[in-house]
Amino acid sequence: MTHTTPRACILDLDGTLVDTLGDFVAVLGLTLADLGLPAVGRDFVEHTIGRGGENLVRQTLAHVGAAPALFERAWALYQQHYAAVNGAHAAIYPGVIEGLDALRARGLPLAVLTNKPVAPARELLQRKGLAGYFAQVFGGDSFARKKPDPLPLLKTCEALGTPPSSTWMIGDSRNDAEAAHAAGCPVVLVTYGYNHGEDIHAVAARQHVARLDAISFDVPS
Ligand SMILES: O=C(O)COP(=O)(O)O
Ligand SMILES: [Mg+2]
Repeated sequence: MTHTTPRACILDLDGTLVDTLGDFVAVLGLTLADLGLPAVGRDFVEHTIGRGGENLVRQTLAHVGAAPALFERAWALYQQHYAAVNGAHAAIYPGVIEGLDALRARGLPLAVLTNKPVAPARELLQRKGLAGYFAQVFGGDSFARKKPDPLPLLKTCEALGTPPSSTWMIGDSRNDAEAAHAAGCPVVLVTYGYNHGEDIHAVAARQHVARLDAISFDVPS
């Protein structure tokens, strides 16, 4: 039996490291109020995040019956509010610090790869005291395409200097899993994040874990 062990790890941010749902709800609330539009519920936001802020704003406008032509204005307001709110209603998930410490203790280079734009992603990691764990941080605007396209994973592997087959992707959604499968990265999924309102156990992965510090290493492949 062969065993796989990671040589590096790529971690998703929203829903994996930090529970940012409260930030998204607050920022959308402020943006919609500025536009004189009705607020959206927490469940809608939870089911819609994970495919980048632009997608969230477009889906939100559609959900409240606003004209798609409002997008440019809404997106500008959203980014402005996001920069101010970033992290205020967000918390690191239980087990994340312990999990990152365990990955670091194994000497693994770590990267964050999120669909959030890279500037607020870096800022959030700073504000939550997580920035020091990561050799690389990439966002939804770092490359030509976002997850679930494999391109950002392949580029992140390149930056880490490890082949995809030994670079584990740790995420919370089928978005992360699809990108990783297509890139050839082993996938670990956390079960506490946001998966577009669907059961994460239905998404194929090497491991499903309830905490980041529950990942097993040197497992049979
Ligand atoms: O949709 C977003 O903005 C972020 O999502 P991700 O960090 O889970 O990739
Ligand atoms: Mg996520």
